[in-house]
Amino acid sequence: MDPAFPCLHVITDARPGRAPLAVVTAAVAAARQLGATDRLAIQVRVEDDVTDRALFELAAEVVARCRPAGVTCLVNDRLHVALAVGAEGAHVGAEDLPVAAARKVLGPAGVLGATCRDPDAARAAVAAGASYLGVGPAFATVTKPGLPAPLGPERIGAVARAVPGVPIVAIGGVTADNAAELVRAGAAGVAVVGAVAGAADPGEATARLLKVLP
Ligand SMILES: Cc1ncc(COP(=O)(O)OP(=O)(O)O)c(N)n1
Ligand SMILES: Cc1nc(C(=O)O)sc1CCOP(=O)(O)O
Ligand SMILES: [Mg+2]
Repeated sequence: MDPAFPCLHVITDARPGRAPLAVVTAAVAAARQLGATDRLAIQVRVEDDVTDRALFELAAEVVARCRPAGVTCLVNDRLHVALAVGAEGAHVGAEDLPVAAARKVLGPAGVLGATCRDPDAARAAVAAGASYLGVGPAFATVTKPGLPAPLGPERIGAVARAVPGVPIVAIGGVTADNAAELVRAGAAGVAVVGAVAGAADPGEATARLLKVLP
């Protein structure tokens, strides 16, 4: 597995009333303080009704904070915006471009994540060109409605075993208290929204997660 693959993916919460750029700034600063900027990725995620223009402006500001620090920036769903802002890559799921099409848009060097929930889907996503897999929901979450029942660590481990060497990023209800269990089960890292974006101190929350991850 690529040792440089970020083990902590902090996903922005850009819903009304949130402050995604303040959270990103704090997360990057916390990683820098720990000498761990290569272990952090910021995924720019907005609600579906947010315009491309608004996502572009937010993502450009995120890249401006990540690039100088050596933090990976990924854009959720919208490949054209990822390319337009010069992000390292993108993440796609069942409602987005199919993985093979996303890989075609992104090009061979881009980091492309795909959401999977079982071993067969994992093998198919990797064969189609995914660089890493987002696997969840690991545990119950209130951040995103309409998800299937939680997989739990064991079933996330089964997905990891299906695609040896491909980083598995566990997502859904992940906190600093349960992240290590997911890594023990086979995840290379975790992705979080609420644990950082919803924290009173997003920088401290980022540091706590980095300290329990490989
Ligand atoms: C790391 C990671 N894993 C899964 C997801 C979910 O992506 P997707 O299925 O496309 O759903 P939305 O995030 O678009 O609602 C993710 N974003 N990141
Ligand atoms: C965006 C997303 N996708 C999921 C999936 O399982 O596909 S779970 C999720 C939300 C994760 O938020 P939190 O860290 O606050 O639980
Ligand atoms: Mg999506």
